Amino acid sequence: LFPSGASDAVVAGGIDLSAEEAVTLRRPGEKPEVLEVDDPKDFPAVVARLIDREGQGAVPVHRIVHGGETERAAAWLDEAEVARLDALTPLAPLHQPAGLSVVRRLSAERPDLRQIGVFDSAFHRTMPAVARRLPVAPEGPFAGLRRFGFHGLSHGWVARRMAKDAPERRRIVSLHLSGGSSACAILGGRSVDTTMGATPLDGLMMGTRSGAVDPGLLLYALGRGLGREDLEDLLWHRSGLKGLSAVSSDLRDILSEGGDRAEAAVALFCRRAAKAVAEMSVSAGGLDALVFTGGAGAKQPAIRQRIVADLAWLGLSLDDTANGRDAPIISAPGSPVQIRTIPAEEERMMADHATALMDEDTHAP
Ligand SMILES: Nc1ncnc2c1ncn2[C@@H]1O[C@H](COP(=O)(O)OP(=O)(O)O)[C@@H](O)[C@H]1O
Ligand SMILES: CC(=O)OP(=O)(O)O
Ligand SMILES: [Mg+2]
Repeated sequence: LFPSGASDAVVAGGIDLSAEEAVTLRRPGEKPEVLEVDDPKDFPAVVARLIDREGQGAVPVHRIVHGGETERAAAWLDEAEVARLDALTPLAPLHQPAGLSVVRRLSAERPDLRQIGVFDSAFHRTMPAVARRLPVAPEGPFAGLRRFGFHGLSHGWVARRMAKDAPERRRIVSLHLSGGSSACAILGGRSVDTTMGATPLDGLMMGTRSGAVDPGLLLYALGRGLGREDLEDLLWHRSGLKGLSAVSSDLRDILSEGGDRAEAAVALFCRRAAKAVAEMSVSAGGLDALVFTGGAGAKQPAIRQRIVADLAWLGLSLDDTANGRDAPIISAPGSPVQIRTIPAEEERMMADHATALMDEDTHAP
């Protein structure tokens, strides 16, 4: 939330909209305030009242996962922009409708409210053509499609922090491990490759998403009569850690449950993450630093330990004590590749991009 139009706009707080039974307001350094919503129908009204309460000209800023072809990091969400973003729904069915539905319902509740969307794909606009391209003929059913990449607010924060704290480390792999997971190759502060592609289903194994699968499997499933909706449900909601472990999509639950299936799920999750670090190092032209971010990346020493163990051949090694307490620098002193944890600050990046857009607006002729 921001007082609009001022260059000294500050984040007053963030509203967590992940569950419609409650609205949670977070302010930096304060205990979250939770407002119960009795009926999901009332949800936009509760959010709108909260925005009104925060003062004149507060602007809601939304993370919109797929920004499509725009070069912008943020945009005002007028009707035309919402329609443009809505057309990207087939490429991000888990995220795009959820994000846009809140925008629309808030608009219906407060028609004069101006809202901003910040794009999770935008950080990857610097990817070179070779990283954008799909290995399919550009004519035919995939015409106009390319790789985009997501989690850009998180990887962008890593790039920014590293530029400040370790500017000599130019070739970085950022590993965002959370509900969704991706790795990003950062060179000189810019994204040059990432594991998510045209959709946030590509790349690493995730909480409920498969990540990249053998494309022959999809043909196999179609051949056995599986419908599009069932296939979509299977790959987005019932695969990954959840599908493999049959326990949960959450690494904490899986690690505490234990057992063969849980172990198999964690082993594959970590192996695929380690392989992605090697893959992204190719695109960065080497590796000066590996950064762990996202809920699991920043807070799960055991997961980091397994991933780094797979990269020992590259010389990577951890300081176990530093790793055990999620320290900012967790590599052993002799490790040629510095290894770090950086907690994700997606809301802060959203605030910065939104502020830049509001400033532009203020200074427009
Ligand atoms: N404080 C924590 N300690 C250990 N693991 C955590 C913590 N917070 C989140 N995780 C792990 O991170 C994953 C969820 O990622 P997170 O970034 O919190 O969520 P989201 O994907 O919704 O942004 C889960 O596997 C969970 O086990
Ligand atoms: C882009 C994406 O996958 O986001 P999340 O991790 O929040 O699902
Ligand atoms: Mg997240």
